[in-house]
Amino acid sequence: MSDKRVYLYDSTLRDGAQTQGVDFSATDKAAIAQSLDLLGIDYIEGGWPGANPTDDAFFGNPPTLHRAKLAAFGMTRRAGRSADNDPGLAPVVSSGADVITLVGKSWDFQCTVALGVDLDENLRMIGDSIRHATTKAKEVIYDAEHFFDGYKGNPDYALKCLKAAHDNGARWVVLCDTNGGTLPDEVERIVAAVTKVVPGSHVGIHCHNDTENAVANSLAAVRAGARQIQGTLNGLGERCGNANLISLIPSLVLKMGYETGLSASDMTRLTQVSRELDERLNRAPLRNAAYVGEAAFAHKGGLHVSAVEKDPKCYEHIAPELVGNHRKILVSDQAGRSNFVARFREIGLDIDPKDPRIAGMMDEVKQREFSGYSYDGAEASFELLARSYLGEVPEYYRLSSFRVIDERRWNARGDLITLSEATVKVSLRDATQMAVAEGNGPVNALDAALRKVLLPVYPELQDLKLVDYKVRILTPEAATAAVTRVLIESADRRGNTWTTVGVSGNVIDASYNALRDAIVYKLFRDGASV
Ligand SMILES: CC(=O)SCCNC(=O)CCNC(=O)[C@H](O)C(C)(C)COP(=O)(O)OP(=O)(O)OC[C@H]1O[C@@H](n2cnc3c(N)ncnc32)[C@H](O)[C@@H]1OP(=O)(O)O
Ligand SMILES: CC(=O)C(=O)O
Repeated sequence: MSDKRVYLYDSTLRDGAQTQGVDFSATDKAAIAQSLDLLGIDYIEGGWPGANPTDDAFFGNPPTLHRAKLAAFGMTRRAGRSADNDPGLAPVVSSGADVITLVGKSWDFQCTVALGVDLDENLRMIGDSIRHATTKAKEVIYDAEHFFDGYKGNPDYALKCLKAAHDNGARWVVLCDTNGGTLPDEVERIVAAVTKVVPGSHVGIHCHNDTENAVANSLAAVRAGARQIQGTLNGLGERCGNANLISLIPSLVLKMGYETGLSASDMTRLTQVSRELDERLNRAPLRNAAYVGEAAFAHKGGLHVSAVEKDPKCYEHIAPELVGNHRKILVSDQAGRSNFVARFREIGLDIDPKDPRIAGMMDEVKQREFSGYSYDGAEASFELLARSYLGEVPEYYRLSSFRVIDERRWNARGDLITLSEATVKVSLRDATQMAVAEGNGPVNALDAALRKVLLPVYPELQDLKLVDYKVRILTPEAATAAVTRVLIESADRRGNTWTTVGVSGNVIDASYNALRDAIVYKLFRDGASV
C-alpha cells in the first residue's frame, strides 16, 4: 500500500450523536451509514452497543455496506473486572461489527481523577480489553483519550498506554485531542515523536474543534506520519465538534496529494452528502462552509467578478465542480457591470454588455439595496427587476387596494382565537375583481385572497407553494416602527424553487411585495398569457 494512503474513519454516528441538539434514530443512522459507504469512507463507527436502545437497534440490524467496515465503539474494561466478564464490554465485542474501537485513558491525571485507579491497572485495562477484543473482531482500534494532554504532562506514561494497546494487537492507536486545546505545531511535534515508538502506518488522529483547529491538527498529524483520520460529516461532535471530514478530504487529496478511498468522482458527491445531512437534521446548511457551502464559490465584489469572468482561478482556489459545488455570481450594491452581465447570462437574458440601460439598472439596484432590499439572496426578484427594466414582464394584474384585519376573540367553545381576514381588489383583463379570504395570520389571509382572485384567470398558480417566510428587522433602533425585509421562498411541483424580497416600514406591505414577486415570477416562468 502506498505511503500516501490515508484511511478515513467517520464518527458521525457516535461522536456526532454527542452533538447538542442532534438525536439520530436507528433509521437515520442506517441512511447516513449508507451514504458514507457510497462516498468511499473506510470505517463507519455506528455507535456504542449496549449504551442505548437506538445503538442496539442499529447493530441488531446493521445496514449492508459495500466499501466500508462497520465499527462498534466502547470503552476498556472497568477497573477490577476481567475483560471477558465486563458487562459493558460484552455487547460491544459481541456486536458482530467488523471492527471494535475501544477508548481508554492515556493521561495519568485522568486515571487518578476520573477513573480513580492506579496507573498500572489502567495499562492492564487497556491491554486486557484490546487482547479480548481481538478474539472477537477482525480489527481492533485503541482510541487514546486525552493523548496530547497526557503526553504533555507525562510522555512516558502516555506512550506506555499506546504500547499496551499496540503490543496486544491493536491495528491502530488513535491519538485523541479530546479537549480540543492542542495547536497544529504541537500535534505535528508529538505525532512525530509517537511514530518513533509505533509506526505511522498504525497511528491515527482524532481531533476536537475547540480552538477551530481540528482540521488543521488532523492535517498536521498526517504530515508527521499518521495514516488514519477520524472525523465527522459537517464537523458534528461533542462540544464544538470534531474534524470536519467534508472539508478535510479535499484538502488532503487536492492540496496535499494524499490518497483516500474516494475516487475523483466520489469527491464530486461531497456537497450533496453534506447538504443531505443538514436536511436530515432539519437545519440550514452553513452558507460559508469551506468547499461545499453555497457561498464557497459565490462572487459578490465587482473586482472579483470582473476577474472571474476572465479566468475563475483569479478568485477560486479550486474548481467548484471537483467537490460537486458550483460558481455563483451575486448582484448587490457591491456589484460592477461584470456581475450584471454574468448574472444576465446565467438567467438567459439577452442583452449587449455595452447596453447603456445596464448602468441605469445598476443604479436602481444600488438604490434599492440602500433602502433595505437585498438581491444576493433573492434571485427571482432581481430577475424580475432586470426584465421589467427592459420591458419584458407583462402586467399580469394591477393591485387597486388591499385591506387586512386581525381579530382576537373568544369563539363559541370558549377558546381564545386570532384570525385574519384580507380583502384584495385588482384589475384583471380590464375588469375589477375583488376577493375576501381568511387566514391564520395576515400574510396567510392576503396570500389566500390573492390566489382566490387570480386563480380563475391563472390556473398556473395552483402549483405555487410558499415554503419559507423570513422577516428581518433592518432598523431595530426604530422599535415597532422599524423597516422590515421579508424573504419568501416558493416552490412548484417540478422542484423549482425561487426567492423573492420585499421591504417596507409595514411588515404586511413588505410581505405583499415579496408575495407579488413570487406570483409574478411563477407566471412569467410558466409563460402565462395576460
Ligand atoms: C471521549 C469520548 O467522547 S468517549 C465517548 C463518550 N460517549 C458517551 O459517554 C456516550 C455513551 N455513554 C453512555 O451511554 C454511558 O455513559 C455508559 C452506558 C457508557 C456508562 O454509563 P454508566 O455506567 O451509568 O456510567 P457513567 O456514564 O455515569 O460513568 C462512566 C463510568 O465509566 C468509567 N470509565 C470512564 N472511562 C472509562 C474507560 N476508558 N475504561 C473503563 N471505565 C471507564 C468512569 O470512571 C465511570 O465509572 P463509575 O461509574 O465507577 O464512576
Ligand atoms: C474518543 C473520543 O471521542 C475522544 O477522545 O475525543
